[in-house]
This record gives sequence, structure tokens and C-alpha cells, in this order.
Amino acid sequence: MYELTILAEFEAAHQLPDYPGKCSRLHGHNWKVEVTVAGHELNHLGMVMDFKDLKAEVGKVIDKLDHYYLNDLPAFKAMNPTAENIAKYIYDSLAKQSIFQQTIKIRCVQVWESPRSAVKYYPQN
Ligand SMILES: Nc1nc2c(c(=O)[nH]1)N=C([C@H](O)[C@H](O)COP(=O)(O)OP(=O)(O)OP(=O)(O)O)CN2
Ligand SMILES: [Zn+2]
Repeated sequence: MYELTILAEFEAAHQLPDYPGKCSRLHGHNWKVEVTVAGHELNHLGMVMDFKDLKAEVGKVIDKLDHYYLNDLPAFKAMNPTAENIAKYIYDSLAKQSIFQQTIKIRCVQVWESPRSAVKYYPQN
């Protein structure tokens, strides 16, 4: 089995209503997103998939978050845009793409909210 990881970034604002502290106020982060996919087959180039293609797939999802006020997006109307919920949103969005429904699977999504704080999401087996 091979695991490939790429790193993407987006900038966005959010706030966490009811949070008992400064994060209840409007603020922004430079979010870093690590996406890991797994596959056991190599193509004729010796790759599970081209990093370039993986970055493009992740980019389609990240573009829907970049430079937005996350609380306003439909995905976060009913839940806080925490790192946990953002990681699951990115995972679920990627897992729906046809390329990840055959031999290559999304393994996990890790979202770094700051250089010292990250959440990793992967579904339970
Ligand atoms: N489990 C989670 N905890 C917190 C989240 C989260 O998404 N998941 N988010 C926040 C806030 O968004 C806040 O902006 C981040 O808080 P914090 O890490 O305290 O931010 P700082 O920039 O002040 O980081 P320092 O390491 O303290 O400098 C809070 N918690
Ligand atoms: Zn925050």
C-alpha cells in the first residue's frame, strides 16, 4: 500500500459563537490542509496518482473556502466552522469525487488552524 500526502492552504475568516473566549469574535486563519490518499496500484509512470492531479482535486474543494467568511457558507450554517468540521467537510467533499471511489481512496484530512494546532479526520472503520 502507498500513501501520498499533499499540502494545500487557504485563508478564511470565522467565528465560533458561544465559544467561551476570544474565538467567539470574528478572526481569520491561514489554514493548512494535508490530504492523504492511499492506493496499491501504480500506473505506467510508477505513480499511485500524480501529485499535480491530487493538488488539483483538493484545489477544487479549497477554492470553495478560500477568502470566505466560513460561517456564511451553507456547509457551516448548522455547525461551527471548527477545524474538526472543516476537516470532515473537506474529507467528505473529496470522497464524493469519482476518482476517489475506485482504487484510490482518501485516507485522512489534517487541518492546521495555526502552526501549533491541528485536527486530523478519518472515518472510523
Ligand atoms: N478543538 C478545537 N479547539 C479550538 C478550535 C477548533 O477549531 N478546534 N478553534 C479555536 C479558535 O478558532 C481559535 O482561533 C484558535 O484558538 P487558539 O489555538 O487559542 O489560537 P491562538 O492563535 O491564540 O493560538 P496560540 O497557540 O494560543 O497562540 C479554539 N479552539
Ligand atoms: Zn479561529
